[in-house]
Amino acid sequence: GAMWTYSGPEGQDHWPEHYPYCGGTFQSPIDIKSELMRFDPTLRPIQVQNYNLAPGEQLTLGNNGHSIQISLPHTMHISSLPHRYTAAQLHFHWGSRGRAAGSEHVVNSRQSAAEMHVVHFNSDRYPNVSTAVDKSDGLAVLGVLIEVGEFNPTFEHFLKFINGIKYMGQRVQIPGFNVRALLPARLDEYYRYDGSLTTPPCYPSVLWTVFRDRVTVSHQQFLALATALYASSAQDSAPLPLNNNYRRLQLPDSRTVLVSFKE
Ligand SMILES: NS(=O)(=O)c1c(F)c(F)c(S(=O)(=O)CCO)c(N[C@H]2CCCc3ccccc32)c1F
Ligand SMILES: [Zn+2]
Repeated sequence: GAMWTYSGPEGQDHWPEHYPYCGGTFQSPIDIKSELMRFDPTLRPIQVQNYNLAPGEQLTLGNNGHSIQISLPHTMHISSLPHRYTAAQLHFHWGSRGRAAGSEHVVNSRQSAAEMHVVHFNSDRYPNVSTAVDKSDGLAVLGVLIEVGEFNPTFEHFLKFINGIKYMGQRVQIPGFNVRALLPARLDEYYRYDGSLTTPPCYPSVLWTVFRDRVTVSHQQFLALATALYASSAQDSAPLPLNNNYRRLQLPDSRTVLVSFKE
C-alpha cells in the first residue's frame, strides 16, 4: 500500500506531514462517551439490501498492506439513508497476539478486540468510491465492534483463505457469502456522527454508523486475524507483521454523537 504505517517513522504521528487532513478536524475514530451522546428519535433502523450473496458471486479477498479487505458487488447498498450508499469494500482493524484491544471506535473508554468497517459511497451523486472519497457527503461506513467469545461461523468464509494472502499485494477469489451475518442482529441501535477516513488521506467525508451490539469471534479466530498477515511483500527480507492497525483516538472537538436508542 501507500507509504504510511501505523507505527515507526511513517506512523500515525507523521501522517499530517504528507496528508494534511489527518491533522484537521472531524477526524475518526473517537471515544463515544455518554456526555457526547444525544438521543435522536428520527434515526431509523439501518436497512441493507442484497447483502446475502450467492456462493457463485466471486469476491476478491486481499491484503493491501494496511488491512485484510473484501471487495463487494455494487448490488449491495444501504437503502435507509437520504441517498443510496453503495457498498465498495469491507476491511478490519485489530490488535495483536496477547492484546485483544484493536478496535478503532471506543465506547465509554472501552476498546474492543477488533472492528469491521463496511465502506459505502453515495452512488446517487458519485460514479465510484474514488470520486466520492473526498466529498463531505461521499461515504457512509458501517462499524461493527468485535469481541473475543463465541466462535463465529461467518468469519470462516474468509478466514479459511487467510494463508493465501499473507503478504501485501496478494489476493484470492472467494465464494460469496451472507455478509449480513457479519453484522449484529439489531441494526436499529447505533451511534451516528460525522467523521473521517481513519487512514490517510483522512478525508472528513464519512457518515459513521457504529452499531451498539457487538459480534464475537473465538480466541483462535482472533489469533488468525492478528498473526497471519504481513504488511510487507513476500520478497521483503524483513517481514513486517500486520497488527495493531488501528488509529489512535481523535479529539471529538464540539461534535455530538447521535444515538438511535434511549438507554
Ligand atoms: N477505516 S476506513 O476509513 O473505513 C478505511 C480504511 F481503514 C482503509 F484501510 C481503507 S483501504 O483499505 O482502502 C487503505 C487505504 O485507504 C479505506 N479505503 C477507502 C477509502 C480510501 C479510498 C478507497 C477506495 C476504494 C475502496 C475503499 C476506499 C478506508 F475507508
Ligand atoms: Zn476501517
